[in-house]
Amino acid sequence: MKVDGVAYRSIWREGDGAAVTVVDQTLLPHRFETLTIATVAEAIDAIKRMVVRGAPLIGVTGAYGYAMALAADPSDANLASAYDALYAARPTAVNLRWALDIVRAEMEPLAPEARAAAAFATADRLHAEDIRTNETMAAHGAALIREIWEEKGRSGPVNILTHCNTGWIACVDWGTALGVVYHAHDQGIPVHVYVDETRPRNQGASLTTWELGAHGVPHTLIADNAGGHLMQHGAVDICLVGADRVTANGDACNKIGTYLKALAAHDNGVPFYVVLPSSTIDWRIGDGVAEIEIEERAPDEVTHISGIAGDGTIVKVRLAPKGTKAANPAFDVTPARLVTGLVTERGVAKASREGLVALFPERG
Ligand SMILES: CSC[C@H]1O[C@H](OP(=O)(O)O)[C@H](O)[C@@H]1O
Repeated sequence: MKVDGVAYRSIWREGDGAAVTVVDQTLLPHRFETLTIATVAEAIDAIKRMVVRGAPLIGVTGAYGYAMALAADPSDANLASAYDALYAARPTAVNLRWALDIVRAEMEPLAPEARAAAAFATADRLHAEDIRTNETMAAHGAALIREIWEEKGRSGPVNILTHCNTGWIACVDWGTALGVVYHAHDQGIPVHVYVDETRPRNQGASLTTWELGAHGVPHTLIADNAGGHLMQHGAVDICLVGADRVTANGDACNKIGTYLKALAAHDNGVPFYVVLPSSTIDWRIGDGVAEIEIEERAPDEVTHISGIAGDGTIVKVRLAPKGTKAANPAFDVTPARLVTGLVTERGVAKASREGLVALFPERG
């Protein structure tokens, strides 16, 4: 996507170099800076600190980090230990395991001396696939937006509520739920987005508003707790969210607070769609609430908040009294019964095993 007229991806490799460059998302929206990742340790650190974040981007970053590890030591022992180290970076988004599994499977049969170049080639392929997948998914989702616009008699914008950040900086490009928004907007369908601030990391307030503003998409930032009220008063036509892991039964794990939005949507008859590439489907599990590990992040993400001071410096200030304990589960699980549909690169599926297998028969 474009930043001040310049086209960017969230991560890119300079030629056939052994390093990648990423947008440092911890500084947005106040500063747009990039960071070079040249080692597996730097890749792990970037994922842990959320320099890079978003399930698809975490997966691609993990793949490049794995290639860097094999460039340093292509042995079977390191093939195993680097996998474990990267896998442990963040536990919830299944795209990380998905990407690491692909790289490991393709590297295992190779002679160690062939693994580094091959692993970078695999990571490049996943990088390119993410862009194509998101573009295809966006078209499927935009058809839903068009249907609503037609149902409204093409009067006024389609009002979309979204949670967290699911745009081009959560992926390699385009995004998942925001990719749908961009596609509909670019087709000339009038859209307006209610952007959940998404406490405590504020991906909505800091990242989604920045993305939508850069692309010229009308939007309104709201407190997380305002979404239900807006739905009660008919201000929301559809909810579009992303996912970090969707189970084979259609349960959707996403940023903390998503479940509460789904409950409000269900109570008010607002369609609630999850937009996800198939790399985010965990076919091994069915019950998301029982089986998905929810990342517990640092308490100070809740007790403190970051922002830009009057002198332009980015500062972190305390919100709660010293000594206040805080819990910080980073994700929650929306049961399939609250999900209207799953938008994938192969089309829209009902949130059920049958619905997913209908689009992915190879998984039946
Ligand atoms: C397109 S997936 C984006 C997904 O990832 C976010 O989590 P995080 O910012 O912690 O990486 C959030 O759950 C989004 O829906």
